[in-house]
Amino acid sequence: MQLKKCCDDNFTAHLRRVYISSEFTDAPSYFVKRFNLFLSGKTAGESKSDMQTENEEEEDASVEEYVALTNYTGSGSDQLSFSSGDTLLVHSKPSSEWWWAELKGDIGYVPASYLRQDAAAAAAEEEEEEDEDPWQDEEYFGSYGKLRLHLEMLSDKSRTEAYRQVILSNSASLRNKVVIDLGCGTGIISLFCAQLAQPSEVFAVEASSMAEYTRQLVKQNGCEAVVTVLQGRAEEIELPERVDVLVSEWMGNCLLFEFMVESVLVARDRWLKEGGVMWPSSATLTLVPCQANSYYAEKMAFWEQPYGLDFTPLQPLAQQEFFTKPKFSHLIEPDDCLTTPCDVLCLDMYTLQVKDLEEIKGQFHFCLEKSGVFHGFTAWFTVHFESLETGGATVELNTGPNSEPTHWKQTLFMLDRPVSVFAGDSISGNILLRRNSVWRRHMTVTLHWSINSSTEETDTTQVGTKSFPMWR
Ligand SMILES: C[S@@+](CC[C@H](N)C(=O)[O-])C[C@H]1O[C@@H](n2cnc3c(N)ncnc32)[C@H](O)[C@@H]1O
Repeated sequence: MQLKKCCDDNFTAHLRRVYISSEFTDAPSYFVKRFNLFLSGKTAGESKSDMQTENEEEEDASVEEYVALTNYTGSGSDQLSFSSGDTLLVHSKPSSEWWWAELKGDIGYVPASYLRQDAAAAAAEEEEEEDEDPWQDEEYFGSYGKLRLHLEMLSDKSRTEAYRQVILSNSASLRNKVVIDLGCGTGIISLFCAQLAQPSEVFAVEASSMAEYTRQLVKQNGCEAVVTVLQGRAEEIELPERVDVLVSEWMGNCLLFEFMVESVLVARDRWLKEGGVMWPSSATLTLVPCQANSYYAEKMAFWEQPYGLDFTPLQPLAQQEFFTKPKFSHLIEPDDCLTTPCDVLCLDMYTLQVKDLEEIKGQFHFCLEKSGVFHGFTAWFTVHFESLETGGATVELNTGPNSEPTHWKQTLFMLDRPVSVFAGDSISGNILLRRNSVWRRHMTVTLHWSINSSTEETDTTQVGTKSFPMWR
C-alpha cells in the first residue's frame, strides 16, 4: 500500500511537470531489505538462509507468480533474461516498472510490463483495484483546486499569450458566437473571450473547486453577463444549447499525459455544433535523437569515481532509478539535437476518437547531421489554432527547443547506455503511446530504434527498444 500511495503522489506531482519525490523514498522495509540483498550480490538461494528473519513467513506470502508475455534479454548482470511463457516468482516491486524476480534459481530485475499475473491472481488484484478510481479524480481535481498549478500555468507567458492571441486575432469571427471553455481553471481564456471579443455566451466549465473562485473572478472583472461558470465534469454537465467554439488547454507532458483530451473529445461530440470550431485544432508530437551530457554525468557518470572511489557497482541501480521513467521538465539545448526533429504523431481534433487514444503509433527516420553521443530521444508538442478570419494566420503554440520555454519544457527518454554516433548515420524506428488500461490518465511510451552506421565498411545495425511508463 505504501508503494501505491507513493505512485499516486508521483502522479499528482507530475501533473504539469512538477517533480517532487523519488518513488523509493517511501519504500517499505521489505523492499529495502531486498535491495540490500541485491547489492550484496547474493542469489535467492544463497540468501534464503540469511533471510531467516521474523518476517520470513510474511515475505514468502508476498511472493507472486507471473507469466512472461514475451521474450526478454536482460542487459547487465542484474537483470534476468526470460522466454515467453516462463513462470517467474516476483519477490518485490521496488518500482512500478522494475521488479525483483526469480527464475530457475536466478534472481534479478525484470521489466514489469513484460509479465502478467496468472488468471486467479489477476482476478484477485482486479477486485482489489475495483474500489480505486481509474481516473484518480480526487487527486487530479484536488491539485487543480489549489493555486500552485494555476500559478505555474498563468506564469507561462508563451502558453497564455498564445491563447490570448487566438482570441484577439479571431475577435471579429467570435462576435455573437457561443463558446465553451473546457477546463477553465481560473477562467483566463473565458475572460480573454469576454474582454477581447463579443461572444454571446461563454460557458466556463471547471470540475475542481477552483470554479467557486472563478465565479468571483468573472464578477470582479465585470464579465458575468457573458461568462457563466459551471462547476462539474465536462462529461456530465448540461448546457442549454450547443456551442460554436470549443476552446481548451488540455495538453499534458508528452502531449497526452493526464488524458484530459478524452474529456475534450466527449464534450466535442456532445456539445459542438455541426461545423463548429475546435481550438486547438490539431496537435503534433515531435521527436529528436539527442545528447544529454550533463544529465548523464549527473546521474550515471557520477558513480565512476566519487571522491576517488570506484562506485560503478551502483550504476545498474542508477540506470533503473533515473533512466526508467522519462525525465519531465528537460530543457534541451538546440545544440544537443543530433539532427533535425521529426513530427511523429499528428492528431486532428475534429476527427480524433476516444478509442484512438488507446494506442497511438508513429514512425521516425533521422539522418544524423553531426557526430556525438546518442543518449536518448527528446519529445515535445506543438498545437495549432486554425483561423476563422478570411486569410487569417494559424496561431501556433510550440513547446520545442527553438521556441520560448514553456512550463511543459520537454520530455527526455534516456537509453540505458549511450551510443557513439557519427554524422551520416541513420536512426529509424517507431514510437508507441499505449494508454494504461487501468489508470486512465497514464500511458507507456515505447521506442524501438535501429542505428545504421555509415562509417563501417560492412554495414552495421544496432537495434534497441525501451518502454517508459508515464507514470504507471
Ligand atoms: C491545464 S488546466 C487549464 C486551466 C485554464 N484553462 C488555463 O488555461 O489556465 C486544465 C483545467 O481543466 C480542468 N479539467 C480537467 N478535466 C476536466 C473535466 N473533465 N471537466 C471539467 N474540468 C476539467 C482541471 O481541473 C484544470 O483546472
